[in-house]
Amino acid sequence: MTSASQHADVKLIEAASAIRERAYAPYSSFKVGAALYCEDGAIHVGCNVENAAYPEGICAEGGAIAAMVAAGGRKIMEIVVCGGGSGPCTPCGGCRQKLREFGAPDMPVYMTDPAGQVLLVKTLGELLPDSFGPENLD
Ligand SMILES: O=c1ccn([C@H]2C[C@H](O)[C@@H](CO)O2)c(=O)[nH]1
Ligand SMILES: [Zn+2]
Repeated sequence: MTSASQHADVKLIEAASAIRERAYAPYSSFKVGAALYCEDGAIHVGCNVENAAYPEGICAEGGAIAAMVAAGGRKIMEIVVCGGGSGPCTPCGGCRQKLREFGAPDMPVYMTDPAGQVLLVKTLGELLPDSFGPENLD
C-alpha cells in the first residue's frame, strides 16, 4: 500500500475547518469537521453532533457521508478530517467502516489541526486493512 500525497486540496481543507466551527460538542468540547470530494467534484461537509444521550452522537465523517449520499453521490475521492486536539483526529473505527463503503483502499484521508495544517495522511487501506466491503458480498 503506497502512502497518500501530503498535499490536500486547499478548498477541501478550508471547508473542513469552516464546518468544524459549527460542530455541536457541548459534552466533549471536541469539535470535528469533515469535508470530502465526491466523484463528480462536489464537496460535502459534516460536523460532529453530540447528544445528551451520549451514544446517540454522530461523527463529522458520518455527517459528510450522509450529505453526499443525500445529494446522489456514491464515491468518495478524498476526505479531510479537521480536529481540535493536540494531535491528528484519526477517524473512529465505525467511521473507517462507513468510509470503506464509498471509498477505495487508496483513498487519502488527510487529518488537520483547526487551522488546516496537515498533521497526518493515511490511505483508507492503511487505516482499515483487510477490510470487509461491498465486493465481499458479490
Ligand atoms: O474522527 C472523529 C473522532 C471523533 N469525533 C467526535 C465524536 C465525539 O463527538 C467527539 C469526541 O470523541 O469527537 C468525530 O466526529 N470524528
Ligand atoms: Zn466516527
